[in-house]
Amino acid sequence: MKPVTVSKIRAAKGKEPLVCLTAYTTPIAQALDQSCDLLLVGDSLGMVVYGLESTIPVTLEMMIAHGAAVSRGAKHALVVVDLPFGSYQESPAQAFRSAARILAETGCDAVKLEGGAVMAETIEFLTARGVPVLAHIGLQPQSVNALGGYAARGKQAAEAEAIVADARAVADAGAFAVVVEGVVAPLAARITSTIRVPTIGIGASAECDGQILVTDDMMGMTFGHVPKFVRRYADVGAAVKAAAEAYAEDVRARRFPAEEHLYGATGPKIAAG
Ligand SMILES: Nc1nc(=O)c2c([nH]1)NC[C@@H]1CN(c3ccc(C(=O)N[C@@H](CCC(=O)O)C(=O)O)cc3)CN21
Ligand SMILES: CC(C)C(=O)C(=O)O
Ligand SMILES: [Mg+2]
Repeated sequence: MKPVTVSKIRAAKGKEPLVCLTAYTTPIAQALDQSCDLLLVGDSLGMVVYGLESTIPVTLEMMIAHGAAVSRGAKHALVVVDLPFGSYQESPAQAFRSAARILAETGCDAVKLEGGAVMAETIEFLTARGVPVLAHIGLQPQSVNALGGYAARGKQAAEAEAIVADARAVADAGAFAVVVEGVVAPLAARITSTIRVPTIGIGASAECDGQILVTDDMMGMTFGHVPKFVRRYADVGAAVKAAAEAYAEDVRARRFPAEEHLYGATGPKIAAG
């Protein structure tokens, strides 16, 4: 399969639904690559991989390390890396410096940033200078301190209007697609029919042009509260626990290692005792 490009994602609007998942490591990228159009190195890695309380403490260095790992594993899917909190909100120039480091040091295809109308100027600045941008509107996890939680957005009419205006602003600014998070179905439908670039939903109904989930959620590798919008396609967490238990029993019973795991005695003799 030919590699996915930003123009292919853009052109998918109104055709095939876009299949997107997060990836943080090379082996997971290799496993997901052929099934997906887009792999997102999400700043959710702070919570999913590092056990942080939110995505706020995630650094540019963390995103670059994981972005490079995913780029090495992806031969087909478009690789997009999240700009972390504090690396782009100050000014378009700051955003460009951070995005340029991400593109140069990871080999990824594009960056994602959170924000609607307030980020339009920044999105225009980046896209005009060769940085493809995936926008992210609706529920914005990097604003959890301002919002006080991860509740769905746009249930009130005024907030819904503001989110539609955000969608217009980021699309007009040149975003090649827009992640729409945590909005009610009628609003997702309205946004999707309003803008000419694809919407990629998470907790935003099947009205979007594509879907994304945190891979660890959908494969059952996150513990504790799992958001309502997640469907579990595997129970990897249970498989890992069972493997650890079986290994522990074998080691304690001296059943592992067995004969087939031993190196032959062809090397220099090591005296016993
Ligand atoms: N594992 C994981 N999955 C995600 O989808 C995800 C992350 N982490 N971290 C970054 C953001 C944060 N997101 C989140 C986090 C929590 C909820 C959540 O618990 N929602 C509740 C409703 C909350 C409320 O109404 O106040 C739910 O039960 O769905 C939703 C999205 C989405 N992203
Ligand atoms: C949930 C997706 C869209 C994201 O931004 C992330 O994984 O960080
Ligand atoms: Mg994110």
